[in-house]
Amino acid sequence: MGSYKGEEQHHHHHHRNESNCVLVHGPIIVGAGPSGLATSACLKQQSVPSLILEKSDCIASLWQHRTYDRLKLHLPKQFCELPLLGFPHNFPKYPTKHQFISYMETYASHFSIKPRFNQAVIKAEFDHVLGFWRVKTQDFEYISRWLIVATGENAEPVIPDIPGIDRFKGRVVHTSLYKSGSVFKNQRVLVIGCGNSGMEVCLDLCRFNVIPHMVVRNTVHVLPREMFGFSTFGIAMALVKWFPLKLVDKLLLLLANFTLGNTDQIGLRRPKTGPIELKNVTGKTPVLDVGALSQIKSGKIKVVEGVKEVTINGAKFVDGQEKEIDSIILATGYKSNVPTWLKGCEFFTKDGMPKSPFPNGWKAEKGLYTVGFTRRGLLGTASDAVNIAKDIGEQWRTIKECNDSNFNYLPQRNVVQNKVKK
Ligand SMILES: Cc1cc2nc3c(=O)[nH]c(=O)nc-3n(C[C@H](O)[C@H](O)[C@H](O)COP(=O)(O)OP(=O)(O)OC[C@H]3O[C@@H](n4cnc5c(N)ncnc54)[C@H](O)[C@@H]3O)c2cc1C
Ligand SMILES: NC(=O)C1=CN([C@@H]2O[C@H](COP(=O)(O)OP(=O)(O)OC[C@H]3O[C@@H](n4cnc5c(N)ncnc54)[C@H](OP(=O)(O)O)[C@@H]3O)[C@@H](O)[C@H]2O)C=CC1
Ligand SMILES: O=C(O)C(=O)Cc1c[nH]c2ccccc12
Repeated sequence: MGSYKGEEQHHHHHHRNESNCVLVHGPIIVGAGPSGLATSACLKQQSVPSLILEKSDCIASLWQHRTYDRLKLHLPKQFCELPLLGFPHNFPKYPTKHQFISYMETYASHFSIKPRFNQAVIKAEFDHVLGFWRVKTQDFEYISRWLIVATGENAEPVIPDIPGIDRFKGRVVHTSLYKSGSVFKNQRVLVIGCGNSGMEVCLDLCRFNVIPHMVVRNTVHVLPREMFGFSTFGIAMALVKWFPLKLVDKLLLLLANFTLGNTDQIGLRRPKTGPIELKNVTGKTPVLDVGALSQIKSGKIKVVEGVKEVTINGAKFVDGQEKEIDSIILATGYKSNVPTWLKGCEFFTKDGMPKSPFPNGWKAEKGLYTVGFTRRGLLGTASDAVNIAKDIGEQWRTIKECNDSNFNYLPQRNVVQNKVKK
């Protein structure tokens, strides 16, 4: 291989012409969340430069701007580490949201990752003539051979169409905008949805003299966060290495019933399918209880059936009950936004998730990759990031060898740059 110096100097130098076209040296990564940062770090370790485009004004914007104050990781920190640099040793077993953000900041600065902020990708398309991806933001068009989708499974809130909700006079907020129950002090609050967000928002509201009513329209698995001092997630991970999934699920449910009691009696019916199997098949995360359950048992959180209709100042439920309420919190989950901006690509479902299931969803065709769409949280992100960096690293070295031996040719980026017209 030839000299490396020239390349090094270009790591943060992308070529821009007058028509707002930026030729990116290395892959384009969309999103500066944990997935984008992890991939950029792993690429850097392979000596591959990259450019992150981020629509928000900071890294890990989901964690900084769209989560509630009292959020902590549900899984022990060893299951939420990104590759190459772990959590600080003095962090507790379940780091707070602020500790997680500080870890992300440290991670980005350790690998000198400098995303371009306030760049919302509005369209990305493969140019078959050039053989490159064209990635448009509101300001520029970025061009690269590789495009890495890191916009996350939680890019947009799910806002269900509930009859009458437009007429409602009170406040309606999605959990992505909920910070603390202080704004709802002494109010009658309806929380729609009973995933981890719904449960934890209800628990938070209890601290502010609210008796939240939580809508549970369906079945749900609730597991204790820990059993006998071990994290339930850790126990499950260890058991599936040795036993069939269905057996592990049976065991988990046995232990959960032992520590939590029968949840059916408090309106939380369990699905027929076990918690891990359900997670693998549908992506539905079991609730890891951090205190909501005991509030339900003591009547401080009320479980109600599905909403039929929202009125001016209340709600009607499918069982015929009617209630006056002051505010509604939508704990109805999140969705990918990939279909809104990635065009002409068969790799994603209409919901914006890769069609191939884990662990094979990270590589599409024509230099397209995805990181963080595994439904396996940050562990899935770590796995994808390592795979992508290895794969692109090999291609990068091949191209470099070509360029180094054929010194009669211009470096590839210049050839392309001259062809780009707008
Ligand atoms: C409340 C909550 C708690 C969670 N807790 C855990 C946990 O304890 N453990 C765990 O493993 N996982 C947890 N998760 C899952 C979560 O998905 C991961 O923690 C992690 O944030 C995923 O990282 P990501 O980079 O894939 O996505 P994100 O963190 O969502 O980052 C994606 C980034 O892409 C940007 N973006 C989106 N669209 C565009 C666009 N068009 N152009 C440019 N930029 C764009 C966004 O602004 C964002 O910064 C939690 C999720 C939520 C909602
Ligand atoms: N500390 C942590 O680690 C935390 C992690 N998270 C993670 O973030 C992700 C998102 O969680 P979350 O925000 O809870 O979203 P989820 O998708 O897990 O849950 C959404 C909930 O809303 C319900 N719902 C959706 N639409 C309606 C409707 N029209 N009427 C009534 N109910 C409805 C769903 O019910 P149904 O099943 O019937 O569709 C479900 O109970 C998960 O992976 C979760 O684990 C979240 C909070 C804390
Ligand atoms: O919080 C998420 O989004 C995750 O995917 C991580 C996670 C939390 N609880 C779980 C239970 C089973 C598998 C993953 C998770």
